[in-house]
Amino acid sequence: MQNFDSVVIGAGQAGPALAVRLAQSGRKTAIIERKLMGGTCVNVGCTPTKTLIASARAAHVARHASEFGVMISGPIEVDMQRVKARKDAVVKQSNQGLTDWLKSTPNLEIIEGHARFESANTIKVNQALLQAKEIFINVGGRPSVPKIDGLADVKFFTSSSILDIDYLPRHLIIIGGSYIGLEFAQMYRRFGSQVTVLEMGPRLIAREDAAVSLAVQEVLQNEGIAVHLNVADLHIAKHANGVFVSANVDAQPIELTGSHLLLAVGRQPNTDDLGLDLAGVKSNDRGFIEVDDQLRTNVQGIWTMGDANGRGAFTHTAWNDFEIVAANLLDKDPRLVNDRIATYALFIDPPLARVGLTEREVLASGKPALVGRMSMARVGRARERSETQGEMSVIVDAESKKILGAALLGIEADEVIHCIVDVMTAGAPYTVIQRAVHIHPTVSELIPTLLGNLKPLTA
Ligand SMILES: Cc1cc2nc3c(=O)[nH]c(=O)nc-3n(C[C@H](O)[C@H](O)[C@H](O)COP(=O)(O)OP(=O)(O)OC[C@H]3O[C@@H](n4cnc5c(N)ncnc54)[C@H](O)[C@@H]3O)c2cc1C
Ligand SMILES: NC(=O)c1ccc[n+]([C@@H]2O[C@H](COP(=O)([O-])OP(=O)(O)OC[C@H]3O[C@@H](n4cnc5c(N)ncnc54)[C@H](O)[C@@H]3O)[C@@H](O)[C@H]2O)c1
Repeated sequence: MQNFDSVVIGAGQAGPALAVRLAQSGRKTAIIERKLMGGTCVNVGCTPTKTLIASARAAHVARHASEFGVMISGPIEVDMQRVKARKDAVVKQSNQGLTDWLKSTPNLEIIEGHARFESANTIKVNQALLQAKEIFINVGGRPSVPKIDGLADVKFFTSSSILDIDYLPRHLIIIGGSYIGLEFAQMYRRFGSQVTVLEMGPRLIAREDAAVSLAVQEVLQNEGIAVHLNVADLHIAKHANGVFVSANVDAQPIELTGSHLLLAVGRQPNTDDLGLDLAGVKSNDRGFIEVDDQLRTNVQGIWTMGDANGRGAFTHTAWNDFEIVAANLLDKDPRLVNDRIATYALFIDPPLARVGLTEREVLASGKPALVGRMSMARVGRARERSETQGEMSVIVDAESKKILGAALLGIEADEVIHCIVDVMTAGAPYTVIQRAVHIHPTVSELIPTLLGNLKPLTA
């Protein structure tokens, strides 16, 4: 039996930073990782996808260069081996940087292997038993693979395995029209694949307002991506050219043949093989571990951070979880997960950036609210760049003047949103942004103008 003060299970986005803080506080600490340092984000999530998206954008810009007076003679070709090599190099740099940081931290032991609870304070890894007063779960999640008729008979990719390929699928069929499906759809279309998205819901990215879903769908269709909604009765089978898919779309039968299939239908937490029952840790029916506002589980001395607690599904929420646990435990600085304002981006081009409530949620709340809308065609920066697709909208509480939410679909939206996030976090009224001087010519300079033209929000 090895004794530690603190053990972190999983080296995802929250675990490593917390392990370092715990070790620095004088606690004898161990971090256990069964696969790759940095977890999903670094190895099979944000970093590789955003690196590939950058290559795909380079191809897109090159194809449209003549619109800017830049003439490229000959066809634009994408060398998928070089695309993958570039992605691998960026991933390796992040993974290595993290590994070096952890290895160089005094008082911190890195243990490679699968961790499983034996009791509330005992963990088994590679036949060794570890005991600790404090245990922090940061096990993240993995792609869901639901039962779909015929799926077991064909080869298919998940968001992880598709990152290993160094060739171009002729026709990529993607099941699932949400964050993962849409980022890969545009990326592969720009690399040169034919792409078809099959979504069972009545619209893409169904958490968003209908107008936002529609605008995103138009962006993708404008690039030649085929989108089928209301897909039911999916059946998949092997085909000489790859994969055969049949389904009903709005009760009409469709049949497709693709060269490759990508499953992008959600993620599930890595909690089924953790021995939670032996520790007495409660999880819900989807496997997410239940936590309180400080991310403590029902068992004293056990916390859960990141995707596995179901309170966020992004790298920035996992990182914020680390900050919350560290602040409460190490800094005597009370911080609560409920104080977090939901914000995220969909990294298609142009990106969709979101913060706070949707219009649907505000209308359902019954609060009197105001909304400002602006087409990206009005934004000088967008016109100068010939990228005018999209619309920005911000919703404000009519009484308190506080911003309730925003949906920005347009170039630079993933950066611009932060001026709204910061004012919301400060609890300040929208008039603070309205009076700020923003730099010309940027997208952000139009946010005060957008807020200067608010109208009542109606259904
Ligand atoms: C394709 C894709 C793109 C994404 N893009 C973005 C993006 O652009 N922006 C964004 O904010 N988020 C993005 N995400 C989501 C983001 O990657 C996750 O929200 C984030 O990685 C969650 O971090 P985490 O700390 O909860 O766990 P993870 O990063 O999932 O890490 C958990 C770690 O725990 C290890 N582990 C699990 N079980 C055990 C065990 N029993 N013993 C030992 N180790 C174990 C795993 O091997 C893993 O290394 C993306 C996800 C995917 C799949
Ligand atoms: N930009 C980002 O921050 C980013 C990027 C990628 C992933 N992520 C994270 O990864 C998580 C998972 O993303 P995701 O897109 O896989 O999942 P998701 O849960 O957001 O969406 C899954 C989609 O698949 C559809 N679907 C499910 N079963 C289907 C079926 N049988 N046929 C057709 N459609 C089906 C659902 O209706 C839904 O639209 C996200 O919640 C997000 O947190 C974030």
